[in-house]
This record gives sequence, structure tokens and C-alpha cells, in this order.
Amino acid sequence: MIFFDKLHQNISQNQSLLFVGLDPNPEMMPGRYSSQDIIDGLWDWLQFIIAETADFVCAYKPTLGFYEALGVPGLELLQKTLAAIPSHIPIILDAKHSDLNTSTIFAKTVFTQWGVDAITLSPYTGQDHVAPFLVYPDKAVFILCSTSNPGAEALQQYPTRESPLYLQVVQESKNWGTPEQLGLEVGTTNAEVLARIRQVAPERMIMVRSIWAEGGNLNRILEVGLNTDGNGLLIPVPQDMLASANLSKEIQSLRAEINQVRDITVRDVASCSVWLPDVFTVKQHPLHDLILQLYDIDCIMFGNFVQASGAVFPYYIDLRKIISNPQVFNQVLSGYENIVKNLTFDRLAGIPYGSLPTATGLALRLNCPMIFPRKEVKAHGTRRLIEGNFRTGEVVVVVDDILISGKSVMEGADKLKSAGLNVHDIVVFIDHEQGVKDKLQANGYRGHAVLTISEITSVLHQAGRINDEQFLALTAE
Ligand SMILES: O=c1ccn([C@@H]2O[C@H](COP(=O)(O)O)[C@@H](O)[C@H]2O)c(=O)[nH]1
Repeated sequence: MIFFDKLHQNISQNQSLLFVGLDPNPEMMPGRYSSQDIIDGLWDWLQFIIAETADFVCAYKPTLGFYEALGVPGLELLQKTLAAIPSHIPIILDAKHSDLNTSTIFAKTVFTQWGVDAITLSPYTGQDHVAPFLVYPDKAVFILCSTSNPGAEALQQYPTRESPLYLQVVQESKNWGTPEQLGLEVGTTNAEVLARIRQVAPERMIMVRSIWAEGGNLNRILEVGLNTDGNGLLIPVPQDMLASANLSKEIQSLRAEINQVRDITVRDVASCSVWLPDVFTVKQHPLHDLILQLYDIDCIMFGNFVQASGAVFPYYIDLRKIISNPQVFNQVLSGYENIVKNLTFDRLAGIPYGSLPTATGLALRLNCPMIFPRKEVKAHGTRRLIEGNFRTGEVVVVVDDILISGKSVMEGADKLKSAGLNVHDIVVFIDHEQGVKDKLQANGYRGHAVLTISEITSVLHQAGRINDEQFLALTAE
């Protein structure tokens, strides 16, 4: 089971967004455990915490540093602690790992030997450092975006308050992994920091930290951090509560306080004035995350854009940008692949320039030969209209990015046909709809699209990326 499914199962089973830090910090150990050997005392305390909280939390978060600080006995204590956690409760190892050279071996150790479900990572070594943790499909990472440490302010708020580095980290890390793989860790005493992060990452699970310092404003944290379904936040049990002999009672009353706000959030959304078909709230689009990521890397832009035909559209889709983002590019290729693999053909052809990288990626994935019709024939060299080798009579599937009027893709397909090739199928990523597929059919081509513009619009609206006005303008288009 993937990490986030396991997490959500516990959230609903225990009706709790609370997680507990399982930290053997001798300084915080309650006095009632101090008469014995320090490791034994810590172990008794950790066992007590697990026993008192297992029915009321959604996850445990042991902090590696506290165990390491105790030396070899500490690492043994970690193994005992991991084994003592009921297997249905996910474990997020708080490691803040950020060493590039050891990330592959470290990921293997924590995920396969220690059996933890997720890990916290520092972002500064970038995607290369995170990637080795993401090759484990059922595990997840939480990227540290902000900390409440006053000493970090100078970095986190750099260069300006309007465009601070911590938001850049959120924006960038969203490109590293899908919401099923990557969540965010946000340590802050300031709910406005969380509000800004939630705005940039409405779809991500956010593990908040440090919210209890300076009195804490739980209601405001929940107000700005919860998703419309009353989820999306993992909330720490306050450290001083873990020292209490009444832990179980106290955690239940905190859980009730949080759930009250969750209920109100869900009720308010249910009575929202804009009506949307139920299907959007019940069943998520299978390419939901990809659509959001395409929007976040600016492939989908809203505004007034003049098309080749002279018509003005309220959006422009620039899929050429995907080549700069391997993670998104891979998902786009999978979308095409799901269609192309069911077709019968000899070669793939991409329409220059925008669709050449996509056709190349697909040709490599499917291990099939590729060609492409030139935009213009050169006056020198081979003067070929079609680049690549082929035999007349072969069947070619044409790949392009987006169908607006269908003119450019049909021009490309016609060039292939004029060279003696057969083209029956045209596969694009986005269909602008408005009857363009019928137009292809009238010209002898079957059109296939990974997504339609209305699917994209609905997902963006539902996720809060576009407002009601934009949504209504686009659906009326
Ligand atoms: O949002 C858009 C609109 C158009 N393009 C480019 O145009 C063609 C599709 O237009 P047709 O009218 O179907 O010829 C497409 O291949 C793009 O090159 C775009 O990228 N984004």
C-alpha cells in the first residue's frame, strides 16, 4: 500500500490528523522514568507514548538525530521503537537528510531495512538528492520548506517578502514528485506563512511543526491549512503533552478540538455558492496531478491569445516547456503511451518543432522507429521532406501537442502521405474540442487525445488554480 493511502486510512480510522514525535530526548523525559538507566527510561517512556496514542494518531515521527545522539544504544533503541509501532500506522522518519552522495544507500537502508514509510528531506541539494527516495513507489518524502527558527529568517525570506525563498522551495519541489509521493514540512509560528504555502500547493499534504510555540493559534492554522475536504494537514501533538501521565485523555480532547474545525470546514464547502457536478468532488480525474503540475510550470496560461487562425482564445497551452522538467515530461509521455500502445503501426512521426521531443521519447519507450516531416525543405544537403528512414506503404502514427483547428497536424500528415506513407491515427495531448476531431475524421484521420480542454479546466477550478470567473468563461468558450 502506498504511503498516502496508509496515512489516509489511519486518518479516517482514528479520525485524527495528529502525529506524534517519538523522540528519546533525555531533557524532555518525565521525572517518573529517571530512576533507571537512561536508555531503559527512554524506552519505557516511548512505549508508554505509543500505547497511549496509537488509537488517536495518524502517524508517528521518530527523529533520527535524537537516536543518533545516544550512540550505538540509541540506534538499537530506534530499531526497538520502529518495531513497537503497530504496523498499520505509518512512520515518517525525521532525518532532514540532505547528503547527495549517500542518498541512494540511505534511502535503501531506511525504506527496505528499517521499514519506515516516509522521510523528511532538506531541499538544498535539489532534485538529484530527492530522486533516490522516490524510486520506492510505496514510500514518500516530506520536503522541508520552512522552519520556525528565527535564525533561518534571513534565508527563508530572501530576497523579498513578496517572493521569498521558502515559496520558491515549495514551487520547485512540486516538480520533483507527485502529491502521492511528496508532501511538505512547514515549521512556523506564523499562520500567514502556512497560508501562502497552501495557496501555492493546494494539493499537497503539509506536515506542520512548531505551531504550539508562542501560544499557537490552532484555529487560524486549521483555517488556512486545511483542504476543502478537511484534510491535507498533519498536526504534531505538543511536546509537553507527551510528558503527561494523562496523555491518552489529553490527546483525545485535542483531537476533538481539531475535528470540530474540520467538520465546519467541510460543511462550509458543502454549502458553497458555486455549483459543480458531484463527479468532480467524488472522483478525482486520473491525470489530476499532472494537470496541476502542467499549470504550475506555466504550460497552461490564461489571458487573451491570438491563434494562427486569428481567433482570440482565453488560454494558451505551451507544451514545449515540458522538456525542461523530466518528471512532468515522463508523465506526459505515459499519457500518450497509453493510447499509442493500442494502435497498429510501423513508425511514429512527430510534428516539428513542438512534438519532436515527445515523439522521440515515445519512440524510445516503445522501441519503434521514428520519422518526421520537415516544416520546410532545405535548399541544400539532402533536401528531404521526411527525415529518417522509411518504406513506402508503411503505416505511421502522427504525434502532436494540441489540436485547435487541426490545420498544422493535418499538413504534417499530408506530407507523410505524399511520400507514400499511410496515416490513419493522430494522437495529441490536448483536444480543444469544438468539433476538431470530426474535422480530422472528415479528412480521413482518427483523432485521439490524452486530455480535453474541459477536463483541464474542471480540474484547475476544482483545485482552486482558476477562479469562478475564469472557469465560467472557459466553459462558455
Ligand atoms: O494553445 C495553443 C494553441 C496553438 N498551439 C500551436 O498551434 C498548433 C495547433 O493549432 P491548429 O490550429 O490545430 O493547427 C499546435 O500544434 C501548436 O503548435 C499551441 O501550442 N498552443
